[in-house]
Amino acid sequence: MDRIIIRGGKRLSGRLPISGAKNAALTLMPCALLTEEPLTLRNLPRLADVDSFGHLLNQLGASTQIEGARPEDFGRVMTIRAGKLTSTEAPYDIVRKMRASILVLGPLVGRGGEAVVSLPGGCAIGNRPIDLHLKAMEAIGAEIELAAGYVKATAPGGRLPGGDYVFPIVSVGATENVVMAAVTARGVSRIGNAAREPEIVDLCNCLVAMGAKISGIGTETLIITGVERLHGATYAVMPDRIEAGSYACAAAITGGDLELAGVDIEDMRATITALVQAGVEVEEKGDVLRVNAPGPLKPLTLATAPFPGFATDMQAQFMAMLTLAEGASVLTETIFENRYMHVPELARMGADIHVSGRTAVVRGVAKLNGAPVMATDLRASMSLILAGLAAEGETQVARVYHLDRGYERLEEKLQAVGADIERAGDG
Ligand SMILES: CC(=O)N[C@H]1[C@@H](OP(=O)(O)OP(=O)(O)OC[C@H]2O[C@@H](n3ccc(=O)[nH]c3=O)[C@H](O)[C@@H]2O)O[C@H](CO)[C@@H](O)[C@@H]1O
Ligand SMILES: C=C(OP(=O)(O)O)C(=O)O
Repeated sequence: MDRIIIRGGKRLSGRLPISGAKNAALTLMPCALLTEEPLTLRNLPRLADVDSFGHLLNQLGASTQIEGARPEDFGRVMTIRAGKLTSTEAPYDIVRKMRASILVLGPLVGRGGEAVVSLPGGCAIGNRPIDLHLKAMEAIGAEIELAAGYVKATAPGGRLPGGDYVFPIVSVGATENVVMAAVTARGVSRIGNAAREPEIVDLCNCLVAMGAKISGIGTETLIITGVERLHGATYAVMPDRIEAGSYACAAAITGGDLELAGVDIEDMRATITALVQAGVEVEEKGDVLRVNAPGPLKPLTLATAPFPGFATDMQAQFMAMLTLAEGASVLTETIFENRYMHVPELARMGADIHVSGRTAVVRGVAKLNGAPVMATDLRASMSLILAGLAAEGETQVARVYHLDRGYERLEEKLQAVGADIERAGDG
């Protein structure tokens, strides 16, 4: 299995291109199931999760065609054709590798009136149940059966009536699923306490481009008036605000100066605010974010929250950065119950972190030391990369497949701005 090897201590500087967003790609790809016409997605990141989602769509009978991809390009153009579907089942061996597979549930029911999807089970960052996906689907008229580790959702008479649902807590995936199911319902659906993440806005904008009628986009109440059918479209995946935030932390932790190119700055407000509070200079220049860290980092008090709050997907990267701040930071993880898997690994590199329940106290240390480390999820792995970039000596990060799920050509992008980083096979 591959490892990433980093010899730390290099100050990063230069321009780094930001890819299309993983979490937007994973909800835009299933939209293709809603129409017989082709859906072309531009700026699709080259990621293991995108490949896995393509594989899942193929399994359902859709074709996926990559157009004009030169090896040196970041991102790709993919046309998905779901003219005829041959299956309505997302099997366990794909769902267990990629939780976002659950996002075929809504569009399959919306398109053909039936979906069978394996239950995803827990994962490294917590329990992650899908009860809210199912409750929301029921509220707009789906019948739900659970058997043998699978959920079967059906629309009586082949088409959902539509209906109203107010989420008890904010869920990104459940909002995405119910929106995708509701766009072709017979009637109107009102979704309250909907997630407002930029990826949901991207999803709604793509669906509107396909002929859907959605109002309240970007607010906590989405009103969806079902239409008979959707048509094809060409749509560009939004920039990855989490990838950009991760590289902003790379600039900060190495005392570097990076220009992150091709970002949507408004989507990154909470991250930018936190960086500035940490003493990092941030300059906003159109779709370029310059992140410059000339001096020592200041400690922070941060709690994760649904958008527009501070993203849980940025918590591990900020924690790595704050291990080198001058003073004690307090981080509180409010979204997932077990998202501190990076703490023991950061501690092995010399970090001083104490976790009590959902809160972590990070006392800044003078330096980190390189070490062999591994993590059990994507952002935890990125926090170890960041620590490795700043550490004295060599860090080897194992289980690179986590990083390949969410960071397009990580080592190439970091090498280009001065990092001493490479990928090696385990032998
Ligand atoms: C592919 C994708 O876009 N993944 C993102 C998505 O995950 P995902 O969509 O899985 O996350 P949710 O927003 O649904 O989860 C939020 C909270 O709700 C809980 N919950 C969720 C659904 C449900 O049916 N029941 C329930 O209790 C979860 O366990 C969690 O505690 O949003 C998360 C929160 O911003 C991000 O960390 C993930 O990167
Ligand atoms: C938790 C994440 O992704 P997923 O929901 O796909 O596991 C993430 O992107 O940090």
